[in-house]
Amino acid sequence: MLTIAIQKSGRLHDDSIKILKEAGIYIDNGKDQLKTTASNFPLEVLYLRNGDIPQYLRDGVVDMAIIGENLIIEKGEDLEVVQKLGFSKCRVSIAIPKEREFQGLEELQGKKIATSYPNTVKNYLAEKGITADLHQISGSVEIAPSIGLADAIVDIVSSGSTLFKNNLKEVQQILKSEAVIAVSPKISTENNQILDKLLFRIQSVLKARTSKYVLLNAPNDKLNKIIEILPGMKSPTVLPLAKEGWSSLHSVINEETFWEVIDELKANGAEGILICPIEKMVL
Ligand SMILES: Nc1ncnc2c1ncn2[C@@H]1O[C@H](COP(=O)(O)OP(=O)(O)OP(=O)(O)O)[C@@H](O)[C@H]1O
Ligand SMILES: O=P(O)(O)OC[C@H]1O[C@H](OP(=O)(O)OP(=O)(O)O)[C@H](O)[C@@H]1O
Ligand SMILES: [Mg+2]
Repeated sequence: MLTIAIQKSGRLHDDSIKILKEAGIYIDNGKDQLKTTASNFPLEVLYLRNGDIPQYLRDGVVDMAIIGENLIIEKGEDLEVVQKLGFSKCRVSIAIPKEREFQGLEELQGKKIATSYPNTVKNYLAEKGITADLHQISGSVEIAPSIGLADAIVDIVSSGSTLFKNNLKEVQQILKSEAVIAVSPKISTENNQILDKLLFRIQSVLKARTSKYVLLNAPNDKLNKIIEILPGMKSPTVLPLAKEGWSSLHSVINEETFWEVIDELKANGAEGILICPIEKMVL
């Protein structure tokens, strides 16, 4: 049986359960239990602190984990990341009090920096030839400058509202992060095969999340142009309509180019365009 670590509670918890569920794997949500087994897949789930997961992976206590990429950079550079998951996107940045001017990183030389991610900060500053006085705290980092604990902070930023509320401004991004799947170096051959099955399902879910199914009607004399715009998985399906001289086209489009494609389709004679979600996409 494959063992996975999921965050017990916090930013990653709900979306981690959701992606497993969409991959057809049913598990308890870990509110009362720290350990559970999937009812329909050979998977054991341990609910753990995000910060403890790199060590559990290294020791082989768990075979794989859903974890923030930033934590792999902080504590698990030796661990293998096999899949990005597209949620819990954030960045790790340097911030200073809003009213202070900032010319460049040299200003941090010898200064006090509060952070939960000391290795990340140390490595980043060393690369830039700067030495600072790091003060490690495990939470509420943004409060440090206002209570005289530090001159600057390094922490996670997403919307920026925590910085704003604490009178801080982001001056330098160090890295970008999202949820990822990391794998233990000690995973067995048998469990690696189960992992491959799980990854295949998760990739189908991720692909479907960024794709839409499109149906539209078009006059036959415009079909060639519309087929050029709508490439599809292989090529679009074309079916005749009951109305003479018209066809229905079915295809798949990517969310990133979605609105441009729709505008182009309309400009080239497409009518009655329907867009539907796709549940899974197996390529
Ligand atoms: N505001 C945010 N927006 C998006 N992603 C975030 C945000 N804050 C944290 N994350 C991501 O989610 C991960 C977990 O963050 P969270 O604050 O829930 O737990 P934690 O305090 O790092 O860990 P622990 O589970 O050990 O208490 C982080 O490592 C980061 O990758
Ligand atoms: O830019 P924002 O959208 O404001 O998000 C950033 C905040 O989110 C995280 O904290 P979280 O809410 O997870 O609380 P925590 O300190 O308990 O982990 C992070 O540590 C920042 O404080
Ligand atoms: Mg947090």
